[in-house]
Amino acid sequence: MRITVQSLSKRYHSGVKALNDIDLEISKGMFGLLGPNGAGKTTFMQIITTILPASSGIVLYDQLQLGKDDHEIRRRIGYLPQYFGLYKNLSGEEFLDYIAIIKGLKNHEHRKKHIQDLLELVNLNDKKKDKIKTYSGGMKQRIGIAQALVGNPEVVIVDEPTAGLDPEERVRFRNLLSEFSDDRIVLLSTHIVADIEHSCSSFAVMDAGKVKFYGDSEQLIEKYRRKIWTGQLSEDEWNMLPDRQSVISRKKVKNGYEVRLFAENRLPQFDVVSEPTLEDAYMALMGSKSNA
Ligand SMILES: Nc1ncnc2c1ncn2[C@@H]1O[C@H](COP(=O)(O)OP(=O)(O)OP(=O)(O)O)[C@@H](O)[C@H]1O
Repeated sequence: MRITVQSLSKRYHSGVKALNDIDLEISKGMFGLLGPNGAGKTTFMQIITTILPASSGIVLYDQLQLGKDDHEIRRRIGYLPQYFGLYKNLSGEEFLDYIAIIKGLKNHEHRKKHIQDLLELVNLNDKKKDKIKTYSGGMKQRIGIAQALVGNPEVVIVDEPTAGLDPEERVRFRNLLSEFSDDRIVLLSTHIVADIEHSCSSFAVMDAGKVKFYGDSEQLIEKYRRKIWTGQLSEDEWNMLPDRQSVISRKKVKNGYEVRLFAENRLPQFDVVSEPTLEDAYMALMGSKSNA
């Protein structure tokens, strides 16, 4: 399975252009969509899951075309939306059974076995009889991903699933996602660089409705190698720094600040960072005015 997106644009009735000429190729494995709030990630996901109509452009799932083959496409997709209304008075098991019935899994025995497998996969077997309203945030996200996996879809689309999880839950949830990305597409949106760094083989960075970068971590880091600098500035020097946009981090130290920034050329008092992190490269990309 491969998802091909060509010149995809979306303008809302309000006039907001949420997507502006998006081109992407997404193939098997875990693919990340990274970008700040408002970048257009949710809009993109709602369009490719057939929920929202595009203004223009083409989306293909192999040969299936969005807008023409929506029924077939829906059968191949599992989706965990950003705001996920759970049936809080159902137990985890009852909820999955309900979703499976909606998805057309008619055979009772098969359905039971499938749900049992999913509960084990997301490690909720011992909580399956408990009501969802008693679940923690992490457990709710896990039952959310289990419902997206009902029917074993070829494509799983998850919108900001790690938002609101504590760091430990986030890592666990990420690992869970990558576990089942071996034989399908898992498309994950996030505004957290670490989510991408540790789990996605390739990703796109979106900003203001555009794709600013498309590739893998190494390629993004390479783009900014020898362009990330670190140095100490006094209070006055800090105040005179011309381009705050390019600052990645600033830490208060004894006589001023320790500053890490992006710049095309060496600045006095700064040393090059020999191994920039993905976070450095992402911040540089978002701070720089030029596109990829
Ligand atoms: N229904 C809508 N009507 C009008 N504008 C909208 C609508 N939904 C989203 N937008 C606007 O479209 C842009 C993209 O929003 P979108 O929710 O797709 O971004 P996002 O990257 O998913 O951000 P977030 O993580 O905050 O959801 C924003 O400017 C947003 O205000």
